[in-house]
Amino acid sequence: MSQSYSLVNPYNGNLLGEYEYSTWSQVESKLALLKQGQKVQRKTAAFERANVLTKLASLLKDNAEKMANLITLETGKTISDSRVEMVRAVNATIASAEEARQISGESLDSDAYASAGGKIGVVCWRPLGTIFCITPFNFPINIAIHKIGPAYAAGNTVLFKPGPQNTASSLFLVELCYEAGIPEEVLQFCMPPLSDLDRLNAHPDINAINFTGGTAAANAIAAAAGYKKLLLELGGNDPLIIMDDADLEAAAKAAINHRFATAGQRCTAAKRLFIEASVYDKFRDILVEKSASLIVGDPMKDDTFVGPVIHQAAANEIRQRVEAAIADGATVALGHKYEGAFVYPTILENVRADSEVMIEETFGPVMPLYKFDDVEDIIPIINNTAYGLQAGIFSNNLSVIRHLFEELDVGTLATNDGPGFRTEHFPFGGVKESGVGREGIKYAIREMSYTKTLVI
Ligand SMILES: NC(=O)c1ccc[n+]([C@@H]2O[C@H](COP(=O)([O-])OP(=O)(O)OC[C@H]3O[C@@H](n4cnc5c(N)ncnc54)[C@H](O)[C@@H]3O)[C@@H](O)[C@H]2O)c1
Ligand SMILES: O=CCS(=O)(=O)O
Repeated sequence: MSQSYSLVNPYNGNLLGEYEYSTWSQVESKLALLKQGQKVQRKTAAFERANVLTKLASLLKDNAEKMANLITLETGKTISDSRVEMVRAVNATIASAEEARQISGESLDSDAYASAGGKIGVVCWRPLGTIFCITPFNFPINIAIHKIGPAYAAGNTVLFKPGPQNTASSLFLVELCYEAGIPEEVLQFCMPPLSDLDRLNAHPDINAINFTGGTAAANAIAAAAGYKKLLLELGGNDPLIIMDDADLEAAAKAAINHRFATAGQRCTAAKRLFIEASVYDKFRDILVEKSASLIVGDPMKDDTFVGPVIHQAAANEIRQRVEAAIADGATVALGHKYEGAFVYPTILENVRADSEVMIEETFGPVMPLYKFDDVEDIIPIINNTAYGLQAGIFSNNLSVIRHLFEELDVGTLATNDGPGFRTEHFPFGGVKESGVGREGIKYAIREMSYTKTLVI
């Protein structure tokens, strides 16, 4: 007997649809089909996979507006943010098509060490098998492509499980993948209930788990997965640093785009701002003035900058985080206003370095400002968090940039840009509890492959 779930639009609470969870027998049948699909993939040439992915990119481009509307209905993300996501998803698919043609190893002469001379090692890359690809709610299509694209390019088969909130957009994506030429025995959608996920993560017919989401789910996956290869893209608590030589107008614009877009629901959002004391007041005034003019409202309207967060519970959690910071002595420069699932852009000052809003990930449009005199003083504060994803700095002082690049616990430091800088082919991922491994198409292909060496 299958269980059902219903989806509502976070903006207006309208029912979007009712769906059935996958039964366990359905999941096992999908896995058996995908195991057969590994033989299909072995007989598919790289150029054929590249051509299929090129076709998928074209289909995603042709259906971008329809898909962007689905994303906005499901997540409350503004239509302009959803359109940007679709441009990124097309680029990630094109990159997957191009990388599918470039998966090559190397040949090694064995005489580097006297005892093994006279042989040549031909190092090849081979697919791991069936990849369980699990995606979060906030970028349902681009993050799905960052998993399905490289997994398929590498010759794997894929069991795809989005967040329940993204059922409609994800089913449409799978439909487009089939239309592009990915066979059903190579890609399968599933939506098991939470109670079946431990059993699924442990399933012997899953060879690797490629997960993007929060720490709690990642811990459950790691506990169940055993020796499976894990690729984990998790949370972030990314800093944006404004030095005394910063272009303050550009820095304020980046801070707004990297914190308030997507209602702050990005792993790489600028979740903490560190501003050098001599420019603090001027930067704060520019930031508050620009932020106060942002339009908060219907995410389907082109001029809306901030829509609702994913649900009321998320809004409540964000409000509690702000109230805790205020209880610790923080003051409100803007916002601290809530309406249902809406959290208005909120800027906090006089935030203590050890308050939760500085140490934990706040997945909403909340921007704590921290004034500093010496850049050395903020390094331990920035690193005092379980996360280490990306960072941004506005400065042209190369020695400061190089010093922070070496000292900050992050996977990427973006200069004169926000921590949310990302382009689809760069390596993407963090350290500590921000995850394990790297996405970014070429890097993800390697994560979902293994080397096989022929010695002749
Ligand atoms: N690093 C990145 O690229 C990145 C990108 C987006 C979001 N995130 C992080 O994700 C979190 C927000 O997204 P979310 O609320 O969708 O995350 P979530 O962890 O609640 O859910 C993510 C996905 O995992 C599934 N899931 C939950 N428990 C599971 C289990 N035991 N086994 C298998 N799958 C399970 C969910 O159904 C969903 O599909 C934030 O922490 C954010 O920072 C990270
Ligand atoms: O939530 C993070 C995904 S991305 O926008 O950095 O790709």
